[in-house]
Amino acid sequence: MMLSVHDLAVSRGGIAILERVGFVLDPGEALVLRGPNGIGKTTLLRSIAGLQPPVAGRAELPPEGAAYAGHADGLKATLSVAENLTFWARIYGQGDIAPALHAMDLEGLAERPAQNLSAGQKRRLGLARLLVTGRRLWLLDEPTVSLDTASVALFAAAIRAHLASGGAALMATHIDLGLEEARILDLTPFRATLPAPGQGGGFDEAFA
Ligand SMILES: Nc1ncnc2c1ncn2[C@@H]1O[C@H](COP(=O)(O)OP(=O)(O)OP(=O)(O)O)[C@@H](O)[C@H]1O
Repeated sequence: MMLSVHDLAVSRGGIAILERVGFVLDPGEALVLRGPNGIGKTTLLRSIAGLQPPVAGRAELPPEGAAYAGHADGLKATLSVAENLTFWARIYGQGDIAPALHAMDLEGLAERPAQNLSAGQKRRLGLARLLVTGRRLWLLDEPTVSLDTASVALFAAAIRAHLASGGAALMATHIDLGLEEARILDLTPFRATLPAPGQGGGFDEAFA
């Protein structure tokens, strides 16, 4: 088992968003979080990544933790593409950045400062970072934003290789990555139920 989520409830700005979320992710599996804008995909991923505490429940991750790729790419603007990857590879104790450069087609951009990359190129570098973490569990929030069709295909291939090597991926994405083996989890049934006005728990009733 790679990730086990039990009865998780998450909030944003003090308001409950999702509750009773539960699922298990095994090595080699991908799970796609679905649901309309604002349902709480980002919030759920951040909670599982340990970036914000859940309101209730728990998530069990591998002992080494997960690699999280959120909306911010976390790039060092003045460092080159290769230097950025080397920086992250050192942090995670990995050696060779060449496979990551190759996987996201960044070899020709290796010496370019990150600040001089296009939005899609930055995103490719952010995703290449996943490959130098050596982490088995990837948590991905809209990983394909800014990517063109060819880059989406590269990324899908990188995920597939990751799964084939025993990794797992949990991701929020609105686009079809062509990963037919991915499971889908629709978050709509987990939307937190807020008490309706005057139905108990509200200000009026409390002070009536
Ligand atoms: N800083 C904030 N304070 C309070 N509420 C917030 C804040 N940021 C976001 N929210 C609310 O939290 C809810 C969950 O947001 P979240 O970003 O997790 O949704 P999402 O499913 O990832 O959305 P999208 O598909 O648009 O990326 C939304 O209804 C949003 O309006």
